[in-house]
Amino acid sequence: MKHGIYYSYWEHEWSAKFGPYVEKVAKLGFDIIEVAAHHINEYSDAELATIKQSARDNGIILTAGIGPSKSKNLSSPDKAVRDAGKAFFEKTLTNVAKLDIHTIGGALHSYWPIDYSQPVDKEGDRARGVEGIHDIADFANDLGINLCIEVLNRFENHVLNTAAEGVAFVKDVGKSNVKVMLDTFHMNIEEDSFGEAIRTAGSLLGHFHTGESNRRVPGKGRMPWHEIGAALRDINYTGAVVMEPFVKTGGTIGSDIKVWRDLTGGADAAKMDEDAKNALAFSRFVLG
Ligand SMILES: O=C(CO)[C@H](O)[C@H](O)[C@H](O)CO
Ligand SMILES: [Mn+2]
Repeated sequence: MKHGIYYSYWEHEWSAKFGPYVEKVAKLGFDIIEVAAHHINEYSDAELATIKQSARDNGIILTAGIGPSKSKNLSSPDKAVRDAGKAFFEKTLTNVAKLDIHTIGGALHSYWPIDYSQPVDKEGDRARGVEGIHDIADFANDLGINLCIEVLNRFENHVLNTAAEGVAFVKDVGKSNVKVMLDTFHMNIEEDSFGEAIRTAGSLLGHFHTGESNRRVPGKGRMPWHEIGAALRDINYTGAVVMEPFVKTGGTIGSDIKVWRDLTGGADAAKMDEDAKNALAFSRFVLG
């Protein structure tokens, strides 16, 4: 198992430059840095090449996360939006591959954050989402990229809320590089059992996000970590476990994630790093 952290822990904007985090997380002892792909198309080839080299030099693996915007929604009822989504993904995946990234996760099949002021058409969005992901899967596969479809809680998306729904979706897509992605924060709201949900995903589990029920770093709350670790071992999960803590208010990240109070406990930069380092030690111990 490889352990990582989403760089958004330290940032307020998805557009924040992620290059400097490669060295930072290496120093903290992580194997992986997850970066936001939202703005990767604004990076030059030279910048991407420098980051890729830095990852190689520091022994760090990169993974990518994304919440596609509403105008790039692969499951939109509007064909022009679906087409824009496909074009966006092709460009984004091409750039993601330049960083030697083999895993991208998030609500790839839909958009995020969701706009619930509109009526919900779960069935239609799901059907179009299956088709949309099917349509970009081979493009991703040719670049060596797995598309990991994140199961989110009901307040953030309507298409996939449980591991069982994620598995059915991925089976309908029927492409070997399209996998299920689970996140303990969302599971805590939707699943009857963490262990059962992980076993339901089984060999289709392609990516795993961790965090406490209030999105603090693993080890600071009441998530059933031993049950989660036992289930990951049961399914012989050898993929990435990326902690996705969100503890700071402010910026687009703060408002998208709905962080309305300081969850850092007034931590300064050094304490933020120390918390991440301790959470890594905890994760390696309980999850493997
Ligand atoms: O769990 C999540 C949202 O609650 C997601 O993993 C990411 O934050 C989102 O896709 C943006 O990258
Ligand atoms: Mn997540």
